[in-house]
Amino acid sequence: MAYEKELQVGIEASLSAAKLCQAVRGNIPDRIEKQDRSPVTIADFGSQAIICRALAEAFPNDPVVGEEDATALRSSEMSEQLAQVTEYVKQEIPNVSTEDVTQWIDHGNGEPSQRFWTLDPIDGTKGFLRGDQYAIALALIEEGEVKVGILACPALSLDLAPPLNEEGLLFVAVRGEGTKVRSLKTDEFTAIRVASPDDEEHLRFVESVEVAHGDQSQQSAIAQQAGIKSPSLRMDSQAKYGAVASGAAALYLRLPSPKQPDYRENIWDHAAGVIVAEEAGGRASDMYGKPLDFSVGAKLFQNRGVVVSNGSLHEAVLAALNK
Ligand SMILES: Nc1ncnc2c1ncn2[C@@H]1O[C@H](COP(=O)(O)O)[C@@H](O)[C@H]1OP(=O)(O)O
Ligand SMILES: [Mg+2]
Ligand SMILES: [Mg+2]
Ligand SMILES: [Mg+2]
Repeated sequence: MAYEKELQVGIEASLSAAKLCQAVRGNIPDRIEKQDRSPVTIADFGSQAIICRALAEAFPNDPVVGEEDATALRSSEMSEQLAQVTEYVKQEIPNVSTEDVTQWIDHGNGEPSQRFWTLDPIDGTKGFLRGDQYAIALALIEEGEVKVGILACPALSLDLAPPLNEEGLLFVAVRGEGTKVRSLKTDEFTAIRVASPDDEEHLRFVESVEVAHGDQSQQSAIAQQAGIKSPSLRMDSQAKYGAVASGAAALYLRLPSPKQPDYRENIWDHAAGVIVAEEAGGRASDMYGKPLDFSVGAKLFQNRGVVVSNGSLHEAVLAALNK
């Protein structure tokens, strides 16, 4: 199997980060506001610290392009939060100092290069704070192509055969080798496939819970034109990619919000999810049918909107979008 060491290190670190996130969520943490006014929590920081530490140790030459950074956390106004992050990280890694934690977090300030990792330590922070879905999303990118995706969804369970019906799922994909899933609690993997074209029961679509993250009225209209009759399943985070990859839904739509026409998607919000869906037999593109281009920096500057399907539905969706 390819990328064995990457998988072993990435999976172990993601499981440890998932444990930290669930421990923090035991008593819903404060919402900290970032400069762009989006929320972050002590769990986002702790998760990034744990995963960056593991990657720095195992792959010292690989840059990590992560969402968070420790600048604000180092300031005196946030010393209490930094102490809390450090306490939670200590439950996973003994004997760490606040300085270790901030240094590990800042290891995620790398730049995209020929080979690099991209990390969203909590994807769907708003879902995390609401008690809904969130994910820990890690991907390895080489020559602009996603090669490995590791997607932990600690609160997800799907109305499908075991292990998908258990709460807490880990999706793993390697380019050319398929997608598999396991429960966070057991270490046995099962291969998964997208919904087949004749699966009427799962002919439905997923979209964000957050109205501001897309264009829900257009998303509904397009899904209907593509032959989907049931209402959407609303879900936070890249868990939506897991829903398509395992056949719980046939389509994920994320169309540009009319209120934020210039929004560009971050690579860490999609890389792991895209390979999980593609390797399960699905297809991912932007709203014009262009493949998502992970070779142009930390954002998907060459793409607008995201369409992820079981493959068979894709052309009908693109046709509806480009009418
Ligand atoms: N204004 C926005 N438009 C689109 N996506 C956003 C916006 N703000 C944050 N996000 C990102 O959307 C993703 C989750 O949203 P959704 O549940 O809608 O799919 C997250 O990656 C979130 O980042 P974050 O990792 O900070 O939570
Ligand atoms: Mg965020
Ligand atoms: Mg995100
Ligand atoms: Mg995030």
